Amino acid sequence: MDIIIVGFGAIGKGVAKVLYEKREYLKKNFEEFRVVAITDSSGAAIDEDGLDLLKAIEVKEKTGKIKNYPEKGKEISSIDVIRNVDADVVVEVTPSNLETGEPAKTHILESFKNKKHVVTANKGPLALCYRELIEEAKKYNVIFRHEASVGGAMPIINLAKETLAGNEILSIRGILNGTTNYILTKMEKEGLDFETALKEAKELGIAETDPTQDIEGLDTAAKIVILANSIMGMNKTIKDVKVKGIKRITPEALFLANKRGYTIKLIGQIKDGYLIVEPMLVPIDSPLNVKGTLNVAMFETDLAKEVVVVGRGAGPIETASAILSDLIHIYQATKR
Ligand SMILES: NC(=O)c1ccc[n+]([C@@H]2O[C@H](COP(=O)([O-])OP(=O)(O)OC[C@H]3O[C@@H](n4cnc5c(N)ncnc54)[C@H](O)[C@@H]3O)[C@@H](O)[C@H]2O)c1
Ligand SMILES: N[C@@H](CCO)C(=O)O
Ligand code: NA
Repeated sequence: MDIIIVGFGAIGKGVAKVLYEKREYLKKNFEEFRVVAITDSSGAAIDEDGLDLLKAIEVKEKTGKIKNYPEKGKEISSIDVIRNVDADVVVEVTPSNLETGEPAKTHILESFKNKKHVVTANKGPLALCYRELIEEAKKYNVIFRHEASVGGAMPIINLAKETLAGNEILSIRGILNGTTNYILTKMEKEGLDFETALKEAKELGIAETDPTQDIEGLDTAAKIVILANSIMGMNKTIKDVKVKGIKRITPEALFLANKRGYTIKLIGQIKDGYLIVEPMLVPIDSPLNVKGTLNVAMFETDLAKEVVVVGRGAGPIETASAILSDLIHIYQATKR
């Protein structure tokens, strides 16, 4: 199966690493998964027989520009690559823009028009025009998957659509941002100051390209919109979410909360049609009290009752795990 990776930052490189490490497993169980093009803001590397993924990662890490890939690198837009390079699937992992959804929205729609399936981790277009994307994928008869867009490696979207199929999901509440959970955990457990903890999160490759999206709760807001629309049958946008971030939370506030048997977490919640993101007091012994970059989601359903899922919500390899599962699903749905 031939893949184009659009966006070659933390996640794009994570996808390349995972496809390289799993190349024998994939060939044995499915077929060769080849990356025939990689793009970033500088241009692209293109090889219809499959790029050398370790070389692509090395070029990006050394020079910051994928167009410097020897012989196969060139200055060309992602749109032209999507239009002109023959491939089965586009993996869209450019920065999430929560105002316009671009450039990802155009990349995704152009992929559909060119009969390419899409796997994305990008929350922008999903939070702004979910219904339009679903309709367009149906119109061009292509598959559109986005498990990585909420909770990273934590199974949530496909779990609800597949394993909880037939259930009515009455409410969801959880921690859906790894960066803020990492910061709150470091402040609580090590008394680390906010800025140092944020710097560490950036170094781990878990923060957004614009980390204010994490800190101000907008990333979590985008994710509960995606959940509301994709697995609860709603039709919301990010403007429907009441959002507060964690800027006012200090190590002292966490210490005081602990003294009373609580911690403080940035909670996203969908209940009775209302979407809200704000720091909340959580009992120390609650299933919601997960640490570090972990995410957690508590479903209330009509048949399965309460269901709780926990997993790494961010990180290049962890997120690439969710992207790989969507790629395998596309292979099984189209190539078998
Ligand atoms: N980092 C995580 O743990 C994580 C987890 C889940 C989802 N995501 C989402 O995955 C996406 C990528 O995240 P990241 O951490 O890799 O970001 P990043 O900032 O590390 O990388 C973004 C990449 O996109 C490229 N890019 C920007 N504009 C482009 C364009 N027009 N055409 C092609 N490439 C372009 C940049 O050059 C860069 O290579 C974001 O939408 C993010 O919200 C990230
Ligand atoms: N910046 C996001 C990445 C995963 O969407 C987080 O910290 O959860
Ligand atoms: Na997920």
